[in-house]
Amino acid sequence: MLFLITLYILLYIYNILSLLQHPPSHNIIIFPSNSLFHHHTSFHCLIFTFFFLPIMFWYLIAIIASGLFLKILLKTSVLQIVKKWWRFLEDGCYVYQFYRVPQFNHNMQENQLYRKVCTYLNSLPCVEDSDFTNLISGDKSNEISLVLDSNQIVVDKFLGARVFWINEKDEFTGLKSLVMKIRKKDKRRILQPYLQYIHSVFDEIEQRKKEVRLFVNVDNEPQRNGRWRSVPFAHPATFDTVVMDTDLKNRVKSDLESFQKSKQYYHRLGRVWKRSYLLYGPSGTGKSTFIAGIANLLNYDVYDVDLSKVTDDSDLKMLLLQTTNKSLIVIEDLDRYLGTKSTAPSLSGILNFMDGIFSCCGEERIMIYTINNKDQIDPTVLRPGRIDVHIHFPLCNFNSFKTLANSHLGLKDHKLFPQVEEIFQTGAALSPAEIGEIMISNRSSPTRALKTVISALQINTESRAATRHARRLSESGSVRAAEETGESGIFCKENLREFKKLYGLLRVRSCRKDSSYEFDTSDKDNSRHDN
Ligand SMILES: Nc1ncnc2c1ncn2[C@@H]1O[C@H](COP(=O)(O)OP(=O)(O)OP(=O)(O)O)[C@@H](O)[C@H]1O
Ligand SMILES: [Mg+2]
Repeated sequence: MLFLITLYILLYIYNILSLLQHPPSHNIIIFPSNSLFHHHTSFHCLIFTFFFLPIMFWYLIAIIASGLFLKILLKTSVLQIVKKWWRFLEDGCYVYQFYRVPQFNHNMQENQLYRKVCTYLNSLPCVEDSDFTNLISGDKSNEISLVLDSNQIVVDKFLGARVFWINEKDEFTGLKSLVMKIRKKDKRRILQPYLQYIHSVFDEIEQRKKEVRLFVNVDNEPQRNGRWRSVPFAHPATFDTVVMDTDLKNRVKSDLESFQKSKQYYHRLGRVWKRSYLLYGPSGTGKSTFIAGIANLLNYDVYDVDLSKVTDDSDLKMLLLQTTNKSLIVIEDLDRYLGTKSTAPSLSGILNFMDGIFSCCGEERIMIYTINNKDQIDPTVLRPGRIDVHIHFPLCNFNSFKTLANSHLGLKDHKLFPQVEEIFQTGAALSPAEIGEIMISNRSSPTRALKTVISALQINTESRAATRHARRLSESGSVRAAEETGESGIFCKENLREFKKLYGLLRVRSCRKDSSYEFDTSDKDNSRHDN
């Protein structure tokens, strides 16, 4: 309609202009597509004045009025009132079923379902839409939670059905209850899954709120109550801060997340709901840091089993039985215990522990073992089922170096990067811990940090060459000759000394008795040079 009116006006203006430019020798008006329209000017004027002008006028009035009306609807409570009327009308058309969830049962014990539903409802975004909501400070300092007030209604949606919750409070007794109202026709379809859904959301919320704790096993003393001692777990590592192959990291993350959701699956298979990870790689490659990242990702408590404090197999069994659900059970440096014959828990005790047969009463546990070298481990320990996922933590390559440079020094690129890449290609390898330490100590000067990394990598290459050389000598039986000349030994010691100098940084002065620390002078020289 608007388009037609606009078109008509444009044509009319065009006509007037044409008339002004070419005074009519005849009274035919040429329209843009002149073969279509041939009309008299006066006729057009009449139609325009008495037909289209009034229509346009009322049309404009209608637009303005509806705009104003919409504004009033949105800015005032009229829309809410209209919604309420509409709901009232709808309510009249359906038959509803009501369910009451009282805060206390008949023996005045707290009804756990009430607590769960309350937590669930308060987590819904639509709580904000209720007429009255309480603002309560949360557990964390800057957290504010919305809590539904008495006699408020919340409308939830589940599997296409609408579920109404009314927060009722008895005026005389002061007892609270939540009343669920659903259409009778939806009742059979949604009630059971909806209640289960509330349970799972509640569990998730509780898990997120929970303070993660680190448990360590203490010596087995009879007077002590329980074997675990705990402290709040405050490790800052997250999945994002651990430097490792992005694809691998994402795969581990999705593996962990799918494990969390697999309760039914494990039960169906008749398996203990646990998953075992083996983290293996040289020292300082981030295995322990990764465990902290997992704990922070899942909000699971960490049980760090110190096998040296375990007296025998039954003690190990007791320790496992005293762990809780939703926890990480960690044995660091497992290879160290398996390597020594004299460990208190026997190999079969450790294998049973790994199989999780003691944890028959617990669920949702993640077992993590760390070792430095997989080759020296008995293959039965690593068989599938005992260890589900093997994750390798390698020494730094150029890619992980770049990630470290970005996170530690804020460097995306640098003129020294090609040189670093070249050294990595020669086979030089340092652990992320070593490179990270150099970067942290030299963070005030990224160039100095990179130069130090390059020197450290060069020294590492030379040491490797020296070690290879020494090995060759020993294999050829001439090791004694080498020892006499001190060839390999001196070389390694020298390198080691230089390497230590590069770190830097903090060196114990042997001449001081109080073991105080001071900055290495070479570092000061460096910094002067760099600035
Ligand atoms: N991949 C990495 N990503 C981020 N930081 C790392 C990484 N590897 C090592 N680090 C840093 O190096 C230090 C030592 O790392 P971590 O203790 O996790 O190594 P590890 O593999 O457990 O060594 P070990 O085998 O000796 O126990 C930590 O401070 C950590 O921040
Ligand atoms: Mg470690």
